[in-house]
Amino acid sequence: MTTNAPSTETVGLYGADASPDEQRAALREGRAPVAVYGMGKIGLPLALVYGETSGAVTGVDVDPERVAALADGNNPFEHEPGVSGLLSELVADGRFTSTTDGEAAAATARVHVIVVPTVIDGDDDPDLGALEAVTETVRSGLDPGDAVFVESTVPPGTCAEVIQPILTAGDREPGEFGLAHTPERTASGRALRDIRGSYPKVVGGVDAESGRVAALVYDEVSDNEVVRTDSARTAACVKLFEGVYRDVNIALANELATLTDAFDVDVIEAIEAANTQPYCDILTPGAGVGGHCIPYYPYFLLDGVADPAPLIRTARSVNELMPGFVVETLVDGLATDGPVEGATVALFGVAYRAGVPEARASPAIDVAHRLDRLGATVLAVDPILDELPEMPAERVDIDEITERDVDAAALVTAHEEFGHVDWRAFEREGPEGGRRGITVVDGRQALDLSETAHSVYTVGRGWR
Ligand SMILES: NC(=O)c1ccc[n+]([C@@H]2O[C@H](COP(=O)([O-])OP(=O)(O)OC[C@H]3O[C@@H](n4cnc5c(N)ncnc54)[C@H](O)[C@@H]3O)[C@@H](O)[C@H]2O)c1
Ligand SMILES: CC(=O)N[C@@H]1[C@@H](OP(=O)(O)OP(=O)(O)OC[C@H]2O[C@@H](n3ccc(=O)[nH]c3=O)[C@H](O)[C@@H]2O)O[C@H](CO)[C@@H](O)[C@@H]1O
Repeated sequence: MTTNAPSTETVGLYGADASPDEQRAALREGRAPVAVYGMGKIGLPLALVYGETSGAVTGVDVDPERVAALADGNNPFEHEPGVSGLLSELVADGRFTSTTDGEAAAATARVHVIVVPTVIDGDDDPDLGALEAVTETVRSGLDPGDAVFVESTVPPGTCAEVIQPILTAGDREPGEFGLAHTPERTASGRALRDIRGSYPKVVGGVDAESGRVAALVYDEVSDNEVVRTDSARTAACVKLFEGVYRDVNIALANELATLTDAFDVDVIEAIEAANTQPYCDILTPGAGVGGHCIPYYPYFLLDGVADPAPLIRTARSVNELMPGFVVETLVDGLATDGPVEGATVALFGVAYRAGVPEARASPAIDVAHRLDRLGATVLAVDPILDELPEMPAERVDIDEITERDVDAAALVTAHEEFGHVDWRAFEREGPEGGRRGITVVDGRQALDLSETAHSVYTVGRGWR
């Protein structure tokens, strides 16, 4: 394994004698080379934005196929506007390279940006395995003056209590290098725009100098202001508070939606009207909350917290109940036609959010398992996922689903392609030659089936 010592002309920013302007110049001129670890949905766009600024970025990933694709200038995330063009440009200019040799990248980089997956395990505990592994890689090439930025979403205290001990298990001591939490406020589908500066960038160091270096770097990299917190722990709480706020808010919307029949109103209409005054911002009810952000953040925030935190935990439970609400509603609707056992149900949308090819923690997975346990056959339709996650369903192409004999349907994720499905094709011959519809549960207020014979339940609006 080649480990090249940093070339003499590279500059460490942490504890540097150079003036801030000279440090900014060093970053811009590529004399503070950057390595970004984790070429995923966030890491790749982030590396490209660093490349726009510093002109010397190495993208590191453990997946050789990902690295090879990037080396050829092939963008794995077609759904991300602007990434393909910027990747091609930076690869052609030699300003972005990619490698699986993280140790070699760490040896030459002076700024190390970590953005690998942080998820929860089967016990809802944070799984920081990838983060710890990549930190070992960074340590192998960590030099005095280097800066390490943790972009991955992490539980509070992770930088000081998990990352720093790994980084100082070798030749380095605390105070020789910078370590800061610089959480990413980016949504898939608009990553470049968000990273460049849709929102203020929050940074917090394990010490003041780390915070200073992180603020200087991100002031150069992003167009928006930098919000510097007093510690890495505070920066982690900022990120997690944002996510938990969203989870609790969605849970309120979902609970209101489950009371649609009790209130006997169109809850969506009422929410939209309530939101017309500035002190109300109720989000949108749906079939559930997926992805590896919002469903995970409550568990990150409460990791190691013995206090009951009933609101945060209850909100999580409410959101986790929504797939069951969708299935119960579908079963009620089917009852007039026959038992759900033996029925064939079309499940539209497996990705966790419309237009994003990611299925982690998608509500659709829970919907499929519940239907399968009730004896139904599930046909899953998703036009943007390369492959389905592990779930009890037969995948059917969007162009073929209307040829199948379907007893009911549930829309869980509102991909725009579903608006072009010929929903009338699911109708059947009724008595006296009329048309008989099927039960449809619309979990995202995405469908207008008023011109069909279907019996439709829209989450938040009720039966139509
Ligand atoms: N996706 C989002 O909308 C979003 C938004 C904000 C923050 N985040 C956070 O960003 C982090 C990454 O999320 P993502 O969506 O980019 O993940 P992703 O799954 O799309 O990509 C992660 C990449 O890291 C690579 N990887 C795993 N272990 C590695 C290692 N040891 N060394 C180098 N590379 C390694 C994987 O091969 C993969 O290519 C997570 O902590 C997530 O919480 C994600
Ligand atoms: C930087 C970062 O971490 N960014 C995150 C990213 O989050 P994300 O990519 O996970 O997307 P979300 O929009 O949060 O969706 C999550 C799930 O919640 C469902 N949902 C959503 C809204 C609603 O009103 N009702 C719902 O039911 C939806 O279907 C999906 O399953 O972007 C959000 C801003 O877009 C940020 O706030 C959020 O921090």
